[in-house]
Amino acid sequence: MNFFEFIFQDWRVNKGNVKGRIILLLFRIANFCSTRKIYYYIGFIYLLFYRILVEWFFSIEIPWNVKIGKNLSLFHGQALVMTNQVVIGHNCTLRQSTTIGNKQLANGNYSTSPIIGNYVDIGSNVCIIGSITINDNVLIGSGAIVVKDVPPYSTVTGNPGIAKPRKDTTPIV
Ligand SMILES: CC(C)(COP(=O)(O)OP(=O)(O)OC[C@H]1O[C@@H](n2cnc3c(N)ncnc32)[C@H](O)[C@@H]1OP(=O)(O)O)[C@@H](O)C(=O)NCCC(=O)NCCS
Ligand SMILES: CC(=O)OC[C@H](N)C(=O)O
Repeated sequence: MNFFEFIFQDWRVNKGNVKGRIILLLFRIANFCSTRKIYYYIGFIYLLFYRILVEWFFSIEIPWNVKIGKNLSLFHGQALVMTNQVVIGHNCTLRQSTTIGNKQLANGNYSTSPIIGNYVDIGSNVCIIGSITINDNVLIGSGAIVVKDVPPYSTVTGNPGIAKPRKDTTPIV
């Protein structure tokens, strides 16, 4: 993927969603810098700009070095927080007021962060916490608190989130 393909990889799926497009374009440029050492040094000022603009002004914490696959949809971009250990596959959807992160363990260390597969559609006001894996083609309902692994083709709702097989097993697009 060349530079332009890399930074515009979410453009099409966020059609009509100007804020999502801008935030993801800014993220992909920062992400490009973080994954290529030479750009990391040249891009240091850009990374500062990215953090201040996206975190402080847009209230979105997508760390510049987090791994996210292509075609991320970012709806209603506000109050979204994730750690830099999170991994998100391709063709996923994120919405407002969502946290994806780790937890402190009894021994004082921190767990790893969630690994999220492909075609995972995450509703609004969701928390996904801990060393867990969300498999492919999963719907996470609005307000769910997800603290356990989720099998593929499931819908998760509630607190604590309960995963049930999806009735409609056509892949999420
Ligand atoms: C979870 C979700 C994907 C399920 O959609 P669906 O397959 O059409 O499910 P239904 O509406 O038929 O509901 C099925 C059951 O789940 C329950 N349910 C649906 N969404 C729920 C949610 N978010 N939390 C808890 N229970 C939920 C329903 O009450 C129903 O329960 P019942 O079987 O006891 O009657 C959807 O409701 C959802 O939350 N999507 C997220 C959308 C979102 O974030 N919108 C905000 C946009 S900004
Ligand atoms: C607030 C709302 O209902 O937004 C709808 C939007 N298409 C979404 O799924 O996020």
